[in-house]
Amino acid sequence: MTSAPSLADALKARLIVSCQAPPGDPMRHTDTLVRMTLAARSGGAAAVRVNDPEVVAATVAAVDLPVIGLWKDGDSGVFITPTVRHALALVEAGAAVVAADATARPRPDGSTFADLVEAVHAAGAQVMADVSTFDEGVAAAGRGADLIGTTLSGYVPGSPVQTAPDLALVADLAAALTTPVIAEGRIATPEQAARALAVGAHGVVVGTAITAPTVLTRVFVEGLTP
Ligand SMILES: CC(=O)N[C@H](C=O)[C@@H](O)[C@H](O)[C@H](O)COP(=O)(O)O
Repeated sequence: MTSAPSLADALKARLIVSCQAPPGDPMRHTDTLVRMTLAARSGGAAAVRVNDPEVVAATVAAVDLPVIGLWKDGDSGVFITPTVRHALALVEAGAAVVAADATARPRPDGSTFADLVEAVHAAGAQVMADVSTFDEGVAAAGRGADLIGTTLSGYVPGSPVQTAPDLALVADLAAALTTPVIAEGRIATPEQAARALAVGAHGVVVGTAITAPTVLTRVFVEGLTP
């Protein structure tokens, strides 16, 4: 008898599409975001990454793919699933994986990342640690994270600000860890996604380049400005 593939197996060498829209964006509309996840599935994505428990629940109901849920609350400091309460709300909404900030910064409820991992595991889901540096990735793996994402490199002081994806961080973490490393952040072309796998990524998350028409339109408009 063959057992069902693990979540990590299902993500191996595959694309995860991040379907999110910032506050104020016309695409920030639950049904619209769910439609984007359905389009991602039609295009061959292995999983989707979505923000907010309401969108997680609607996506879980509509799309037969693993849902990586996060809850952005605020816009400074630790704001991606900042507390245990946020994490458990995502599990309650049906997320298979809870993505959470695993940087070294203090969390607003005084909890630790290890507390969040323990609570999410006890509730039956997995954790994707969003990190900005090598040391944070190693620490998150040591605290039991199931996936390590390079999501926050370039967005937290102490990590390199660049327009390209941080494939050096992907490579360094993949070489050091047995925990699967997911390349995420500023992957803008299929070639960059393939390169991420070539340097050791287990899977690749792409957001803006697929699901952000407002940003992509602006890039073209600015390209036409002399
Ligand atoms: C830094 C931060 O808040 N990143 C967020 C994390 O969920 C999203 O805004 C990004 O779109 C996502 O990481 C995918 O990255 P990109 O859109 O560059 O492909």
